[in-house]
Amino acid sequence: MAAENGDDLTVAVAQKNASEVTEEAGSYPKDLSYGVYDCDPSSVDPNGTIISGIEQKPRIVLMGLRRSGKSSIQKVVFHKMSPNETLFLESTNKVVKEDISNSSFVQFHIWDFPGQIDFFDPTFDSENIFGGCGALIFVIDAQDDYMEALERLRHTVTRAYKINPRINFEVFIHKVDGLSEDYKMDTQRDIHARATDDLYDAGFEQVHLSFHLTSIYDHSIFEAFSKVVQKLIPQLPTLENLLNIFISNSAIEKAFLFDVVSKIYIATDSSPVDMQSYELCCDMIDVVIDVSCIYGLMSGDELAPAFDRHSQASIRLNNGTVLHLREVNRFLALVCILRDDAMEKQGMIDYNFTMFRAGIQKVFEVRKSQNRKMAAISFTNENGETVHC
Ligand SMILES: Nc1nc2c(ncn2[C@@H]2O[C@H](COP(=O)(O)OP(=O)(O)OP(=O)(O)O)[C@@H](O)[C@H]2O)c(=O)[nH]1
Repeated sequence: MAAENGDDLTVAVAQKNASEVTEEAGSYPKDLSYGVYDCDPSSVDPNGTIISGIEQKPRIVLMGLRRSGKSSIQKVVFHKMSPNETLFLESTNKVVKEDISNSSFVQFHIWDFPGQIDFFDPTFDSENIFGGCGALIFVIDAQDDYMEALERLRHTVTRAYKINPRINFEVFIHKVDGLSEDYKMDTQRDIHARATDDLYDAGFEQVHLSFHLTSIYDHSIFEAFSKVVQKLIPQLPTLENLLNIFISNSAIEKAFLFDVVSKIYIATDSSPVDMQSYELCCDMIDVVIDVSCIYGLMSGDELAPAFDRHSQASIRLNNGTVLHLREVNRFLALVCILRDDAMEKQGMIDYNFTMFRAGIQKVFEVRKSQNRKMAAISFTNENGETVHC
């Protein structure tokens, strides 16, 4: 098997015991897509949190001109549609609302607005739409003339900000697969400068816009979406802290906590993320899911999941690096990058991983019970010392 970068891969372990599925471990949903959900816009608080029912989910709104790529982004990231299939997507002519509920952490509503939406239409209830919004993603087609898009961006942001100043404004400079490296950077600089100047001129210099270069034809869209989603996860600092402690005590170089279905990483340790590592880890998830689906149903039980809490895998690259994946719960996987020789202390890694998983479980429990107290957990470091946190 050959990796994208030419490295030889050996799938060393892909072990599972289908008969030992526990309720806690659960299973991956058979249908890996997500249900369509209509929510009542009146049941949202000003922070973008939906307050009706038991769940409190922030809302992400996708806006931009027609054909900028909004529906394609949603289909590729959350419905596993192949990028080429988006060529046949029809234009959206009404607001499409979806409930993304694939894990306890990655839970939000996403609303895809048609490009031709008219803010002055009396049926467009901006108070409710922006009032309950956690993040507004504005998609700009970088392969097209973007002057009209910038005008629309200014208009959208100023209107939304007046209603809800707590919205995170995210600009996706999209379809950059068609641009050369230099042109990509020039376009980003130009859009950044014009968009911020426009806001300044309109008296909104305090508004912060985040810019992401994206394409559905590579991992950039998943990376950008990860960053958008992370800003909506209140437990992010706790998760990062757990990851930092885990990797520093286990001789691991980098670790991502992935939402397996969407391949959004909901947290990583505090060392910088490089795109190649992220891509390798995404590819690893694909390999493990595929191998588990093909060979995982050893018990002959059709209903047994192909991937459960006993699943784990290591992929050894020929550059002395190992990718190690462990399942954290039914929706989350931890994917680590470490040196070959660090795998010699697999017992320590396994122990620390058990502690890490227990920590994550407690974060879930705290969230469920709204109990702010979190019990202590302890890791073991390379010298065999116990580290409490
Ligand atoms: N090259 C390239 N094309 C893309 C990308 N994303 C989307 N497209 C194409 O852009 C076209 C429009 O995509 P849509 O997702 O329908 O755009 P939309 O913004 O939802 O359009 P409306 O529903 O009319 O508002 C489709 O042909 C997609 O295949 C991308 O990253 N790169």
